[in-house]
Amino acid sequence: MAGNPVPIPGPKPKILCIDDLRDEASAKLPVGIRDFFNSGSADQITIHENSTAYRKYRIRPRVLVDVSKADTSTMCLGRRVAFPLGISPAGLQGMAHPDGEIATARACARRGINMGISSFANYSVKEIRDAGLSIGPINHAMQLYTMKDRDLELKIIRKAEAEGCIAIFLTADSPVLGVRYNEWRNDFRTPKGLNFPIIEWDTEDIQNRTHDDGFQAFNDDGHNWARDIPWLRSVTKMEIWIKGVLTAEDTLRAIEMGCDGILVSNHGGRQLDGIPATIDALPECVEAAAGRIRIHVDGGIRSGSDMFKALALGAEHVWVGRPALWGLAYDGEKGVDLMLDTFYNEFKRCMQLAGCNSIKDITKACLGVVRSDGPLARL
Ligand SMILES: Cc1cc2nc3c(=O)[nH]c(=O)nc-3n(C[C@H](O)[C@H](O)[C@H](O)COP(=O)(O)O)c2cc1C
Ligand SMILES: O=C(O)C(=O)c1ccccc1
Repeated sequence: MAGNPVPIPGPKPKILCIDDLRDEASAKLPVGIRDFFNSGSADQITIHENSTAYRKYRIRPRVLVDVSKADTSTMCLGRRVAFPLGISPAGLQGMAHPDGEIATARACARRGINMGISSFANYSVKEIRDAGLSIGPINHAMQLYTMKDRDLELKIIRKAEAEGCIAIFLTADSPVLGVRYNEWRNDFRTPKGLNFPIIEWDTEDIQNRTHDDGFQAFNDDGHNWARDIPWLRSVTKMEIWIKGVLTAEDTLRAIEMGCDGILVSNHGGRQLDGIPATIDALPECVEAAAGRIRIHVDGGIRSGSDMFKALALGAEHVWVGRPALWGLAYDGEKGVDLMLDTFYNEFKRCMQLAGCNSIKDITKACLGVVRSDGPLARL
């Protein structure tokens, strides 16, 4: 169990943190699905660093600050959210729990935050939107791949607009899938009975395909900035965010192309292995942007203090992928509630203990970095 220096024998403790949730959820899942959700690509370097890279930072707390009215709220996708966390678009949530994205949407709305919808969701955009809105206000980003079939891509955009999605998250890091030993070892195939209404494939179309084959059948590895971004801009008024930016160069490109935001992401370490942890790539993107484009980050965020560190390094807002899948696998909608409450409580406590009363108080001055041979270095 995370947080315990030595294993404690006896009955299982309650789920106290996201690592506990991961362990309990993983124990419930068949091996092929568990590995599909939890693994990264190739040597697992990037997925490992995504979460461990946070450990080199230390928080510089200011004490004796009145934090009795600390406010965790901020803006995301055009509305005020309860705190700066959203659920990244991850496909196949029906494999974690039959309620899939419906349960995720309801839990997000209950907690007052937003959500990304994968093109590979197991429910339609309308079903996901309606489920969330039946609980409370929620805004969605529609995740898009660059598709071989432009008519289908446009159809997805129109569905997203019709349902009131605010933004497109264009996934830019996946011309092809990463080297995924787990999928090949387990011969991972989509389980029977799951539909893909957004890309209009049903189980018959997909069930005998490996993930790699299915992906290649519709995704266009000829995607590029010059072709795809002006086209997107010409067909929709939704915000355009580039998901998967990791460098200053591509941050500048996104600004040049008139994009609304970037999501600093390495796809949860599932694409190219050996690329940096997102928290290590974030500072060069923030510096290059110089305030000219909105910057969010995902990948390896597993606690409220990870969220705090990402904000201190210049992200406006963060997103998490796997924790929602673990919540779903553990206990459906209630599991996602538990996951979101854990992040919220940890984040609020972290702000208060660091002496921050609002999101704008979380700055570079709140962090230091541990070096092997000296005192804490200021950033
Ligand atoms: C099982 C799984 C499915 C995913 N599916 C998609 C997807 O359909 N589209 C996409 O852009 N990203 C997808 N992602 C990546 C997430 O959007 C996100 O970038 C990543 O999970 C963040 O890292 P984290 O899981 O460490 O929080 C997926 C991730 C996982 C684990
Ligand atoms: O596996 C993934 O990382 C991914 O992006 C994806 C794509 C299509 C369906 C499910 C997941």
